[in-house]
Amino acid sequence: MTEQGRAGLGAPVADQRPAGPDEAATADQVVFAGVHKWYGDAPAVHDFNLAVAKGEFVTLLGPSGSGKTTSLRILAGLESATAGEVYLAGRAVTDDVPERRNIGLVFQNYALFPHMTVAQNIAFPLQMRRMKKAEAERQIDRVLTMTRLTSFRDRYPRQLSGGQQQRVALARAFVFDPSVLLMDEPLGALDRNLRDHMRLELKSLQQRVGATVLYVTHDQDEALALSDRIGVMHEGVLQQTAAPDELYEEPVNSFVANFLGQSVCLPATRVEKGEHTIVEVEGMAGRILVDKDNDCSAEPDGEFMIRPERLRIGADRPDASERNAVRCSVVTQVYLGPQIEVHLRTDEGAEMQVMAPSAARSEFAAGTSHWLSWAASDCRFLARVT
Ligand SMILES: Nc1ncnc2c1ncn2[C@@H]1O[C@H](COP(=O)(O)OP(=O)(O)OP(=O)(O)O)[C@@H](O)[C@H]1O
Repeated sequence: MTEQGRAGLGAPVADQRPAGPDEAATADQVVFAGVHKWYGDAPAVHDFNLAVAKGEFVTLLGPSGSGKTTSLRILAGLESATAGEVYLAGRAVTDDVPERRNIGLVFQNYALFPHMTVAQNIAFPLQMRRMKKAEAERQIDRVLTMTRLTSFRDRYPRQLSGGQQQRVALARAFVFDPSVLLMDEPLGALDRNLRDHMRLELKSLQQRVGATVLYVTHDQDEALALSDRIGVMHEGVLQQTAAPDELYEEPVNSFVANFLGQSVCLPATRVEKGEHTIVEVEGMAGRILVDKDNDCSAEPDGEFMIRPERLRIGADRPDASERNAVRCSVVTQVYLGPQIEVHLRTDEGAEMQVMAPSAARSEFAAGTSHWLSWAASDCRFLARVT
């Protein structure tokens, strides 16, 4: 292991699971330990630490260029790490050629061989592994049944729909019983309806066979629907890895809060830290009480954050002392069927949106004044990462 790799083991940035191979070797199917990747003098992945347990579905979620694909390619052996180690089932594979890693790959463009039938496409990885013909036939039948493709076995890819082609790609990845499946935007080329449908199929398939999956997407709905845990990436750095609900409820910084779900994030300054943290928020009068202070730095500057569904609007100022309240007026409202989205501006100029039932839409005409309130326990003070 390189020195930088060793250094990374002691300091997993955001993954709460053990990242070192010694503790993780038996329990974890995949371990990234202090992985760095530089292209020339440009960093693509920085000190990446992640452990994926056997049978777990973990998604790397992040905007374009955040280092998701590079991390996957390093694990597959298609790219070499500048520093750090990767382990599969407790074995260091950093220097192994891709064929020795026993990894199944599924990409957005399926990469099926056009001149081969469905069955021949699926047989390909077994031929590469020189599997005996009778055993190969058994395995092909198994995955054809699993992906509901038995009646399509003699068709060519051009005779299949996009969803069917993607199922062939899945069958081909599952057929040699890989220790881990890596999927890079595998549903990206499908239209919305088919994508939603394939999502369910993929999840149920993964659960049935207990496959370990590392998945890449920039689609947060897809990540939420599929994953046991999600790792949010930004500029090559894994910001936080957690279960979907924890990531939504307990984001560690403003980037995670903004990337997953809607949030109101406003620049804020901490003026007191005690039982409650007290902050001054840009565009809000007075001092705001915050129960959850995630910014560990000594710096007073950070971000005030609250999810819009935790905000209440009403005609009167609430008198409970633990509730924050600011005066605001309606800028406009957007009708969305069962709900309306009310766009508000505080008297001091901060803009935000809240949802309200459509039945109440006459109360929120443009220009009308209201009190916006929320509990101290529902808002956070976060480190600013933009
Ligand atoms: N072969 C390469 N040579 C030089 N730079 C590269 C190479 N591959 C990737 N990069 C750079 O590394 C960074 C991370 O790229 P990567 O493809 O891992 O991001 P990503 O999060 O998967 O993005 P996307 O969602 O667009 O696929 C980007 O800045 C990209 O331009």
